[in-house]
Amino acid sequence: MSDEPPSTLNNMRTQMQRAQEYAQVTENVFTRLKHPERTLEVSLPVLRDDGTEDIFKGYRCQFSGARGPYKGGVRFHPSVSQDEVIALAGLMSSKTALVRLPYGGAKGGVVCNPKELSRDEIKRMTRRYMEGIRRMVGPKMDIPAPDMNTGPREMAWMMDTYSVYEGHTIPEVVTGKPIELGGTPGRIEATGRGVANITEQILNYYSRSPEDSTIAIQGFGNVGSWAGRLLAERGANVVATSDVTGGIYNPKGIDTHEVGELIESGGQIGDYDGDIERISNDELLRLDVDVLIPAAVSHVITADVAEDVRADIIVEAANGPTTPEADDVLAERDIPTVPDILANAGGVIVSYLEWVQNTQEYSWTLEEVNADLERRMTEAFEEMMDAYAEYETPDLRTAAYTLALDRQATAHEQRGLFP
Ligand SMILES: NC(=O)C1=CN([C@@H]2O[C@H](COP(=O)(O)OP(=O)(O)OC[C@H]3O[C@@H](n4cnc5c(N)ncnc54)[C@H](OP(=O)(O)O)[C@@H]3O)[C@@H](O)[C@H]2O)C=CC1
Ligand SMILES: O=C(O)CCC(=O)C(=O)O
Repeated sequence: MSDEPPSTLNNMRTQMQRAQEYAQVTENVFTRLKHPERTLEVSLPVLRDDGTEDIFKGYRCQFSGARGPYKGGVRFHPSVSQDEVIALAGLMSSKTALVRLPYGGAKGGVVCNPKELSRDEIKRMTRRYMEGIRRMVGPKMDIPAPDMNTGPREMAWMMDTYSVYEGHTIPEVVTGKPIELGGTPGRIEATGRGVANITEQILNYYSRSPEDSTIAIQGFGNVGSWAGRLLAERGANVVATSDVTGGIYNPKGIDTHEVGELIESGGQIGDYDGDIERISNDELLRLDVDVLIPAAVSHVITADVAEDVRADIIVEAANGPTTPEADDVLAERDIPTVPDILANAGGVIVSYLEWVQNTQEYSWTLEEVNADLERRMTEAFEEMMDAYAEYETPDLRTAAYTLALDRQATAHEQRGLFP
């Protein structure tokens, strides 16, 4: 079996389409919900350290604002495209609806390879990007946040650029900032913490526990590394992980804290010299483990890969890692897949908590933030499982999208956006 050429946008629309009949959303409403409201493309002239100038292409898509201000991360990656940014903005709209945040959905990105840019070049590019999109964003309008290859450093530069134009400091225009600039404790590890919460809940649902489980994680960046460390703290045995240079495997377990420190100090998985066997990313996806956690790029689990998956459960930490064709195979093979719009929602939940703290000019403790995150993830998981049982959807993704579509359609109707 082979898939269509990968289009994150087609995949996202197919996923929505599959939920339409359960959500009982009319054709007119559905047509509106699957199209973005607007997408901006910007050209970013960036001075290189050698005195030459390069033009980078950036995007910001605001997919849906019916449920509140647009919200979503910004990624710096060579694979960024308009199609991908629109799809990821659509995913954000469903994600915020599913976990009941008062937001719509957006996403941004710049086509670049940050590994080939110096810190100063990344800084100039980030500031140019915020200049390019600043008429579109704002603390009550659209609030960017981190995604692949962006973090507190880039958010600080974006916040500063926006504030310079406005004439005063506006922390709440972005989330995921450094703590000193109004960031919240807990945002860095929030997405991974949410993944750990959901992994534990789905294991419990099947009468299993982290202590009895082996885990393979594709990608050991922000999300993968924190998911790995926090799952290890919950007793799980993380046996494999990877980055773009390939993977490492030890059936007895790998030291997630040691590998995390290596990555945070600028190293790569390829540099790790612990007691491990080297494997490819493809082999990692096919390992015989209890839980497989894709935490890197989109559409890595194709129908072909799905045929070979030996994990009992998949938890999607990445956005869009599984194609619709692969979903069919996994459903047929009875391998439950917790969808991205729930599994990785911890990041946007804590972004929301950061934004709330900024707008109230009041800060919370790490314990308060983590407790709120765990509560929201747990409630959303339970709602998804209830919908799965009630609607008898073919898989968990369709149950999650059914709830998300219902809530978005209700917001459109209550606002009178449809005649
Ligand atoms: N950051 C957040 O808060 C959120 C992120 N997500 C999603 O989680 C995923 C990871 O994001 P994040 O952790 O922030 O990103 P990072 O850039 O911090 O990490 C990405 C990881 O994936 C690896 N990777 C990149 N390309 C490949 C590839 N082709 N094959 C295998 N591994 C690869 C990277 O390796 P290398 O470093 O070698 O390039 C790195 O280990 C994305 O899908 C993102 O959209 C979802 C919700 C929130
Ligand atoms: O923290 C946020 O606002 C958004 C994070 C994000 O981009 C995502 O959940 O995919």
